[in-house]
Amino acid sequence: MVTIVWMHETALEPGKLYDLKLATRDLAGKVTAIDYQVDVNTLEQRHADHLDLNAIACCHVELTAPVPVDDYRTNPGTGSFILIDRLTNLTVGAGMIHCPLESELPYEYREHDSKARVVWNRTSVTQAMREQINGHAGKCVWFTGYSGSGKSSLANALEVELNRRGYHTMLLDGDNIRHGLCKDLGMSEADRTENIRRVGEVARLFAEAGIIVITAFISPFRTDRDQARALFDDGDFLEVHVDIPLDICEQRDPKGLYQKAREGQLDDFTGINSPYEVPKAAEVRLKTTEFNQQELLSQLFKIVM
Ligand SMILES: Nc1ncnc2c1ncn2[C@@H]1O[C@H](COP(=O)(O)OS(=O)(=O)O)[C@@H](OP(=O)(O)O)[C@H]1O
Ligand SMILES: Nc1ncnc2c1ncn2[C@@H]1O[C@H](COP(=O)(O)OP(=O)(O)O)[C@@H](O)[C@H]1O
Repeated sequence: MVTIVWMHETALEPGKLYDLKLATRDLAGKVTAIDYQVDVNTLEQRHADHLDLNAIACCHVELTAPVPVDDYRTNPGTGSFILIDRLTNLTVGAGMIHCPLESELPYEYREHDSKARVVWNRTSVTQAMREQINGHAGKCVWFTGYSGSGKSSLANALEVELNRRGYHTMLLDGDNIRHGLCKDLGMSEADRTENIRRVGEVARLFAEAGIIVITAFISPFRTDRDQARALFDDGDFLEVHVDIPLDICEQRDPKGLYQKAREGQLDDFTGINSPYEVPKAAEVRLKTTEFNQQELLSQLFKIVM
């Protein structure tokens, strides 16, 4: 895209060949299209099929040979040219070249390990703008613990409390997410890792929407939890370890799964025949056998809000 100032009484005609002088290079080229002419008094843009004396217009130019050019704003020497009439040898116009600067592109290149060739599309509405409308920051409260430890109950109670106080929330619960987004995954180590990777990504999207997202997954592996954490800014990921001895979970056994695992009918059951790696630096450690739910909630609130 170039801006052309026409400096001759004989109008510029799209398609007509002109000589072009660009820095030290002599070339030939033509205007292939006039996007719009600018009214110098009102700055209004209007259609034009030719350019009269003193007209200024945004045009597309095609050269007969390839030549490196720059944006006029960054390098005027190689970002501008003059147009010369081939018969009279008179200078008839001047042009300035516009290459979109990197910061003006609608996308940027980011490092990624996607299997597809992708760019990062910039969005005009930012997380900060969404948070401003919501009236609070987006973040993730990540519950982890054995099956039966009380993750779902506490996550639900926390969401009720936040919701009552007018916060925008979303609860992602292990059992539920495995009905849809992760229905293709089982309980092998690799599948659990993929489960937590997907949940971490979804949680981040909710946080970007300015929502307080609460997740309740066993998430037994430390590296998986750390990878989810790494998706968030410092302070926006709060790991909550629902800390309770395995034998109490087994006594509770609300779904009868521990019994099935003990009887050898369930493979890879956390705590029985699949490991649980205790968090080393969780933001919150809830000793659920020592406090009632109200006390646990107020401990949570102190850290989360
Ligand atoms: N083998 C095995 N081990 C553990 N849990 C099992 C298993 N099979 C099914 N379930 C049920 O699945 C729920 C755990 O799913 P999660 O997505 O939270 O697991 S993980 O984070 O991917 O490890 C878990 O829910 P919670 O009891 O709420 O934790 C169980 O209901
Ligand atoms: N603090 C608690 N004290 C006693 N029982 C609890 C407590 N929290 C949860 N429970 C009970 O333990 C069982 C498992 O709770 P749940 O929230 O489903 O755990 P998880 O999501 O970790 O599997 C349920 O029967 C629930 O009623």
